[in-house]
Amino acid sequence: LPPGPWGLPLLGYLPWIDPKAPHLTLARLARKFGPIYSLTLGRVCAIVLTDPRTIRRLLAKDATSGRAPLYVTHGIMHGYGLICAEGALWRDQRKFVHNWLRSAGGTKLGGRRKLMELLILQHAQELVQHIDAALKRHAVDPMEALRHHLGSLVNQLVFGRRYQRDDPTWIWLQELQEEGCKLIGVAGPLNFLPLLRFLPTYKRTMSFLVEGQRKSHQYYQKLAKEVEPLVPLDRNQSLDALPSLLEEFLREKRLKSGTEDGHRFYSDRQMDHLLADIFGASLDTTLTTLRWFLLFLGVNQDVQRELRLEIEAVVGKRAPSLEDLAAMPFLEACIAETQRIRSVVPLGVPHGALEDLEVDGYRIPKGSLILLLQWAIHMDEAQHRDPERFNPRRFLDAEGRFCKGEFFMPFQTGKRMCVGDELAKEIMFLFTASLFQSFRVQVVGEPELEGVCGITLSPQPYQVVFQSLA
Ligand code: HEM
Repeated sequence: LPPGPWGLPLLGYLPWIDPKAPHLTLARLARKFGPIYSLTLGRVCAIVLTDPRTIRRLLAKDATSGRAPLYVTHGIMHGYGLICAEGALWRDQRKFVHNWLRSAGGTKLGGRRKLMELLILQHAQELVQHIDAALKRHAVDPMEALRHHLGSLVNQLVFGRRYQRDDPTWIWLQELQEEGCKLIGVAGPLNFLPLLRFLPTYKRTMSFLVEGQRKSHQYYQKLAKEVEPLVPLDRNQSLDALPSLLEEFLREKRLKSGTEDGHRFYSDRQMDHLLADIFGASLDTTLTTLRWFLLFLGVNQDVQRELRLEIEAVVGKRAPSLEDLAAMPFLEACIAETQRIRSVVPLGVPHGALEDLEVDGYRIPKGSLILLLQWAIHMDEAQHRDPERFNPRRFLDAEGRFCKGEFFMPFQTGKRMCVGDELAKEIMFLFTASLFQSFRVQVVGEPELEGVCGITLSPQPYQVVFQSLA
């Protein structure tokens, strides 16, 4: 096994992992034991990797395409959906989601990209209008506005629905999502010591998650019943300009009904988990990235000025377009620097070894948890000088072109790499360009720049003042 720290019987190294900042504990161990080390968490053998070259080699293998044996995620997802699925179900559903994203314009190639651009822009412009009408010139936490408008976009994409700001169902879905993200931490002890579920705190956590899941699945079934009779069977037609994931799933289910694949991969249960996975994976990550973006740009006024100059020169007063991206390396660099300095998934999304493996002369036993420690990669001083300094210029080459280098992997790599990376880039580009084209963002006071670690690393609440540039 790779070298690593000793642990206690039954608990392993768990007692020494900082529950509020597990990424910092694990990064400290990487500095001591090197770019590949092992430790036991409960009964699970965890292999932690921080060298992108080794990670790329390892994640290219089929045998690392499993998911980690985590009690909370497995106990809730039961291997359904996409994020926790494995084997034939994972392969089918990954292809299905990829095809849906292509037909909805959420990939680089594909004829509907322009329609997706329009949809994202519509939501970004609504956010701008809302800030302009209700929030500007006051000190406000941008969280609620960002969550509502990004959430509306994600609702449209996943369910084909829009909700008013004060719709009780929408408020409930947001609360569920936010609380769930806080509770499902990768390094939480319950993941490794399932017996903890009998203690009151963990019992409450599990019943909140299980109950929330039951009610939200009930709600998805109700939506599906309404939509199902309307779904056209022709794959070239859709209920709206772009097909929602719900519509696409129901169409596929009908087209495959009576077949072995239909039975195995297009059940009601699979639909519920898949909808929840894509809703959560899209909203929490992009929302958190945008919150960090506003915070760091608000703190670094010199960077914000430079960004404004680029937006004025390339976009001017018209609406931004995805075609502008190639001419806006500074904005691309600001987004990348935000993703580097505060990895939204600092521990990465862990993989599981499906068989015994060997890497760099070390053994990785079947069933191990493989942790790709994004935090250590993105904050590696040898690769990113002065890593705590927000400096987008590190992503520009001598000619001012955007270049990201290999020590940057916010979407991970390999066979399970984020399937929504291109959609995420489209969203982040159009939302940030629209916001900073319209407002100067000033942070109030001296905000805390350390994050709070749940399933994602989010900023602590902060306030900004939006000043109109019109
Ligand atoms: C800033 C935004 C985002 C970030 C930083 C991000 C990051 C990640 C990471 C690190 C993984 C783990 C990959 C692995 O296991 O090797 C992942 C997986 C995934 N992401 Fe994203 N993601 C983002 C946005 C999105 C969006 C918009 C979608 C919508 C489709 C999405 C859907 C997924 C799915 C379904 C998976 C699981 C893929 C699989 O297990 O095969 N993500 N993402």
